[in-house]
Amino acid sequence: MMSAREFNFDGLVGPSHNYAGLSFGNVASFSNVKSASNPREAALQGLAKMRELAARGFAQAVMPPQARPNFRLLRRIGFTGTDADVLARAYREAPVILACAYSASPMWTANAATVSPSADTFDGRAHFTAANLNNKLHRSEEHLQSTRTLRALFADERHFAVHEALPPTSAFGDEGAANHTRFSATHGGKGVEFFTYGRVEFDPSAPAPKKYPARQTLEASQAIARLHGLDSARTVFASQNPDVIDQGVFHNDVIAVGNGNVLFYHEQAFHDEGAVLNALRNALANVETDLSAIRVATQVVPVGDAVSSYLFNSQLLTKPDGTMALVIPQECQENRAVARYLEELVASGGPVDELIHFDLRQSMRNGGGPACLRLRVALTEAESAAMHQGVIMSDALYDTLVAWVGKYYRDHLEPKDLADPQLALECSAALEDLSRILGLPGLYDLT
Ligand SMILES: NCCC[C@H](NC(=O)CCC(=O)O)C(=O)O
Repeated sequence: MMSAREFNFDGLVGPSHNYAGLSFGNVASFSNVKSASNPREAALQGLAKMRELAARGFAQAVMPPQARPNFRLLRRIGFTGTDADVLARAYREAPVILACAYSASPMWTANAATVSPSADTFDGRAHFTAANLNNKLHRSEEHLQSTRTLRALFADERHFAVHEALPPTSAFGDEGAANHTRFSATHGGKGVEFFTYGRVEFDPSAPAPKKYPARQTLEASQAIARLHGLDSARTVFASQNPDVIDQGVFHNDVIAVGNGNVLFYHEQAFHDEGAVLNALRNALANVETDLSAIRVATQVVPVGDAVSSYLFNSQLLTKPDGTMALVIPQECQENRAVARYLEELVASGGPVDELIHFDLRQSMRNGGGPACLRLRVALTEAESAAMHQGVIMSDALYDTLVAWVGKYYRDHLEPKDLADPQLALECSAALEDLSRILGLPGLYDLT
């Protein structure tokens, strides 16, 4: 077994971060619609998390933002003329679509792709499939740049395979790693891959939410397991509980997180809790590992509190001594039930013995917590040496990126600002400079 480390690739928040209420079913996105955002603060909050986790010895990297506004989208739907003409007319006639074209949503890199480490795949390479995110217009073209970015970072085909997104239709609705968790005794050993879905396209009798959309289908999860060449004895598919999707759990990572042999979850997370635990235990037996389930009861933390605090949208990180830290948003400490629960959790003598909290308010107001902001990529030593090195977080890169943010980012953005042609110029200048900083000259197609 090769030794491996888990890298967390955090999304660097782009300069057009704003609150446009684009995600029906995501409570925070809906309740903060049209409030003013602070892109500079958002980027700095994300960078502070990256630096702190890197300083604590966790493998940390940065995933660059995407070019905004998405002129390709705007032109394809009939806005013509100069860039300034396109923006002015889109603002007048279709301000919500303009906001879609400007969304900084690629910051939530848990939705960029599904990743299977090389220990799990048929050909011994690490496999990535960009998520089509086709449930929401503003996210539906992210996969084009995500594929391009992943191919730039993981270019060596001896080690990596980057698949294009699944066909962009609702039957294959795919939200990436937000509905995927990997369990294993160590990051380098064979693991169990756990896929959760909200509905089944071709089985109308399967559970499905009534009020809010289910973004992930079973068909999509199965396609990814096939593409990555996973062993069916070590792959588990599970239905989310549709009732909690209807309470704002738009991704499974809002109500469960896994790491190592630990599943930290709310009792209402799954349609059939007992069956899920059994399936995971059986699959883990194939890699001689026992599941350690940390179950949170509704009586202790109601679903509404889990959604508003983002308790489960935490990062569960294995420390060098084998114990785990839980990386939480500060909202968890502001919620009485959650704060009390967390105190007991770390005192319980279980696997989680430390809390690390961050102020991620800017992202949280759009429904993105610590776990949404990162894509986990477990890499062997040879693989981490083969990936692009310019994105690995260090004090020097942190300082450079803080200065870069200071140079290009605004500290106030509201809906009317999206009509300002100057904002588009600022965004493209920022990204051009960023691709130089990260040593990725061809990263963007800025023509
Ligand atoms: N994993 C967290 C994803 C959050 C994301 N929010 C958004 O896109 C909100 C954008 C807005 O409303 O401006 C989503 O719902 O997919």
